[in-house]
Amino acid sequence: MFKFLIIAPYRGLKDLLEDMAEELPYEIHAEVGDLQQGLTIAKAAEQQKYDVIISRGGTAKLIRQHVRIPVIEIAVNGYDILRSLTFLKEYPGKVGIIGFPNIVNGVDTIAELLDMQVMKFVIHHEDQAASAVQQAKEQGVSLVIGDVITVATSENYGLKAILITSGREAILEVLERAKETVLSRLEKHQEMAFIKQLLNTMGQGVIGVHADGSIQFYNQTAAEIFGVSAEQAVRMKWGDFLTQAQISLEADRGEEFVQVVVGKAHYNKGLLIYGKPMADGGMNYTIYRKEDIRLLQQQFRRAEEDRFSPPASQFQHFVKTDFIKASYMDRAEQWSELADPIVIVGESGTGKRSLAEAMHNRSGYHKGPFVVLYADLTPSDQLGRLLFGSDSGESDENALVLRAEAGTLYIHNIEYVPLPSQRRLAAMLQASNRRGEGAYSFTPPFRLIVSTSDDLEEKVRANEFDRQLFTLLQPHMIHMPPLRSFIEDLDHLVFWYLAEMNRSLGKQVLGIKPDVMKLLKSYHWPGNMLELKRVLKVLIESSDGSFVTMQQAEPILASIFERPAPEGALRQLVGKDRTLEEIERDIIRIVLEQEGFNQSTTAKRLGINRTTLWRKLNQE
Ligand SMILES: Nc1ncnc2c1ncn2[C@@H]1O[C@H](COP(=O)(O)OP(=O)(O)OP(=O)(O)O)[C@@H](O)[C@H]1O
Repeated sequence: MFKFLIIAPYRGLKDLLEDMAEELPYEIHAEVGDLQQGLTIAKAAEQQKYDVIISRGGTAKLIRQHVRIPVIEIAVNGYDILRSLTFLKEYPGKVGIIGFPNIVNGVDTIAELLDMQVMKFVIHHEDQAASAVQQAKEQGVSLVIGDVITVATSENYGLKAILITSGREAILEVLERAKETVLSRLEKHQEMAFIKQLLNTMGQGVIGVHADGSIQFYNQTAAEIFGVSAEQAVRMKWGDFLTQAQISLEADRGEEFVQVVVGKAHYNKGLLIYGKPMADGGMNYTIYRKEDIRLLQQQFRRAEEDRFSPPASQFQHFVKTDFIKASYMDRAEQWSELADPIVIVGESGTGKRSLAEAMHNRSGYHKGPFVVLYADLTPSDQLGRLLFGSDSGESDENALVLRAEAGTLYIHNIEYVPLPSQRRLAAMLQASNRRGEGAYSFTPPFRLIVSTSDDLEEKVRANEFDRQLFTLLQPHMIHMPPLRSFIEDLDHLVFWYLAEMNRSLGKQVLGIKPDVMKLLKSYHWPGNMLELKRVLKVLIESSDGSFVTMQQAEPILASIFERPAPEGALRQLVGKDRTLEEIERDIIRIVLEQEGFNQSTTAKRLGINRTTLWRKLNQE
């Protein structure tokens, strides 16, 4: 049976409750106590396992602030006001009601029904009671009705006052609410007990720290690891717990971080604590043992990879002119869902990687990772190990063919992969081909998409590319044409890029003047779409008006199109407000464009290695 304590701010309420208690299915105990007095009673009752405390007005509010048991407030309702006003109907003087909005606002209707005049004085805080009483007095009110606090204040100021008492209806209503509160708390407790059970079955230690810094959850595994029982740990301050369990944490990485336990007692256990901030300001710590750590590291690395190279491209992001659709886009869309390997052939910057990403996102492998290997940027003696792992014969989780499992492995410029690795790749693909029955049961562990700017057939003939791998790739070959071969589509492409860049760069460029367009069309675009994108970006960024004019475009295009630069070009490049990084980026871009977007020769000319160049390009 539920056990309720009622702290009545006035005597009559206690009497009424005791009257009613016998018919009610609860264990009810009532005491009289207003404000501080009520609080003292409530505090003493904390030890007596009451489910709920019920009180009224300011006393209820005060108790709620200081006691852990839930406090339910008796609301003054329409019946209570009706009773009080009916009682005052024949009163000859001016009547005023003073109180919180919930009491005062319902008065109008009832007063109108009773054909009575009642002046209203709303207060929002108890401190306002005194000035409200004074105001009422000044306006000729000779009798006040209100709550305990207003009645007491009115009497202090020499005004007659009548308390709006709570009737049976208000009591029944508050008891109902108290019952619901207990039931919902019970439900929450059961839920919590279930979660605790669940946590106790976990192999990792789990410690939940509340926003106030005290431990709220603590599972069995944590107890085993640290030798501190749940009874001791729960409610302990996190800092105190760390001291007691001899843990010192380091490597705090801010928002989401890994912390390593280096405490003496645990030094050899190889423990690792992973902390994750919770939305409510608390922290959730997971404690991993040595054997779990490898798994965790793998997860972190995966997450990191995904963060750095999310396959963002989707088919709907591409501009599709009739030419683009017919020459490769339709086919690429169709082949997306196949498991077969794909080879994308095209010059630098035509969009090979973006297309591979879009195909991955449209494929059955889209939930898996999109692992990228830039074969041309990786030293060739390391490529085999990177792809298949160390030669020790043991399975190496760092091998890209394993990391790409259930996802896509994209190898950029496959012709840079040495022949033995090409053979191994071909053998792997063939093995998955044979695994099933019949020609249509090709189920490789990952989807392979490769790109090349070379003529692979030619390379096979010259014994520079593995024939087997070529045979596997050849049926699904996509040729991405160079931009100069469909230059008549430039207006269309520019239109879409302008729209996209206006949005991302916060510009309002409506178009490019015809003479500038003509110049753009006369260029041979060795860096293809990527180069077009970069050039447009520079033009749009430097534009202040609605159109890109020749006057503004000339110096920019001159440097790109290898025309003699006008005098101010260097000054513009160095610019007054430009940072060294920005200047460096532009120089790299210019040299890259001059070198036909060939990264090797660009790196050589700039005196940096290809990896550094690649990094700098990707910082853009
Ligand atoms: N039809 C198209 N519509 C819009 N953008 C396109 C289209 N084709 C290509 N692009 C864009 O051009 C850029 C090409 O870059 P991407 O890195 O994909 O080319 P790539 O061929 O892999 O280059 P590289 O071989 O030099 O690494 C991407 O930003 C891509 O979104």
